[in-house]
Amino acid sequence: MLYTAVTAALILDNDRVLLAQRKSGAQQSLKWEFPGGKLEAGETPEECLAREIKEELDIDIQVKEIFTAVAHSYGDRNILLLAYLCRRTGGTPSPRDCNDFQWVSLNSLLKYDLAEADLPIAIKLMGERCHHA
Ligand SMILES: Nc1nc2c([nH]c(=O)n2[C@H]2C[C@H](O)[C@@H](COP(=O)(O)OP(=O)(O)OP(=O)(O)O)O2)c(=O)[nH]1
Ligand SMILES: [Mg+2]
Repeated sequence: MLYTAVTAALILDNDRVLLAQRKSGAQQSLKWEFPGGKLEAGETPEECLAREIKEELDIDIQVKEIFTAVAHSYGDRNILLLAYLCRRTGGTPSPRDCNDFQWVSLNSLLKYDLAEADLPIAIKLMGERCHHA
């Protein structure tokens, strides 16, 4: 089965990161994730992220570098999750196309019911933070 390319934004503000809660009824219903979405035809990951974050949370971001890539199988679906370090450049988040959002401190990340594919990303993010602290 092909792996679908999905982008995820790690929007950092000091020691906090912006998590979004997926809508009920959708895949991974009500799980928390790093917001983003599927790549569309002709779009770069950076363009995809800027579009998705505007659609889902109504904020503007600057996409910096790739942080990690995770290939994950949900059994019926395979995703290649591309996680980028990002910074909010404008706007105040509002849950436009997600159920909820929350700025979460890195040491509280694992208290959230994260989508399975996000666990390695969360763990790496927490590790890097310790390293630089
Ligand atoms: N954006 C995003 N998707 C994730 C994460 N973790 C994770 O398992 N996924 C899965 C959930 C979905 O099965 C898949 C695609 O994400 P999506 O539903 O956000 O795609 P999209 O925004 O383009 O929405 P749609 O047009 O398909 O409705 O990736 C994550 O951290 N961020
Ligand atoms: Mg999405």
